[in-house]
Amino acid sequence: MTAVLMANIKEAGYSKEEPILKNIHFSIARGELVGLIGPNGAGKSSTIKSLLGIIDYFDGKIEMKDYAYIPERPIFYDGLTLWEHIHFLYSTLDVDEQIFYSQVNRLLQSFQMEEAAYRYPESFSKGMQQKAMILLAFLQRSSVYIIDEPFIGLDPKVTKTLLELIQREKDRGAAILMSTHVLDTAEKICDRFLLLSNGTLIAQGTLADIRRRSQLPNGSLFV
Ligand SMILES: Nc1ncnc2c1ncn2[C@@H]1O[C@H](COP(=O)(O)OP(=O)(O)OP(=O)(O)O)[C@@H](O)[C@H]1O
Repeated sequence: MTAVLMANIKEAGYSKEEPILKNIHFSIARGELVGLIGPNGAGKSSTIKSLLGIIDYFDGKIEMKDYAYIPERPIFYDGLTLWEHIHFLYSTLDVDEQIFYSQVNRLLQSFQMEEAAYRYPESFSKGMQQKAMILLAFLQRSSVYIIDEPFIGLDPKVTKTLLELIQREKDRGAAILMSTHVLDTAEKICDRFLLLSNGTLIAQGTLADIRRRSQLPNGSLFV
């Protein structure tokens, strides 16, 4: 199996004096979808920030070629419409124009965003902003996707489209790390899980393995 994301986090956090994360070591292979789970405050977002190189203090090593990131809270450029975001993204990618824009049109259609694309994302509803972030990320056809809690706030149709997109990218060979609390959905699609607790990796495997092995009180993770 070829690992396309390798994470060796010795320590990381918001100050060197008080690291939040310790000893988080994992890798993700081509075509693998891995769920990052754990109770509130366990360190999922901090782990993602470490992968992205945007955490204040970091000691360790992260290896990945190119990645697309879908944040939990959408971020856009001020003063650019969604179409302008799309054109800008195209200008940064080395891809065939026709294939790129036919993909854009398909995604805008499945997300029912054709009209909205002429507007500024800051005027969108929360769900529409999430859809726009998902669309911009999946157009990138990256080798790694890092997705922070994608399911909260999406309607069932959009969730279905997102799951199809994830499956498509997985089939293409992308490695995907997805943090989530929505375990019933995640269980259906993830190949395996990483369980964080108190800033460290305490178990890996299927949800059933993790349930058996982890010492976490049932209610904190599995309801
Ligand atoms: N900007 C920050 N500055 C200082 N401490 C932080 C900061 N962000 C998070 N923390 C702390 O780091 C620890 C891990 O938080 P993190 O946000 O990574 O957890 P999480 O697993 O993503 O939680 P949740 O499920 O609630 O989103 C918590 O103790 C939190 O208080």
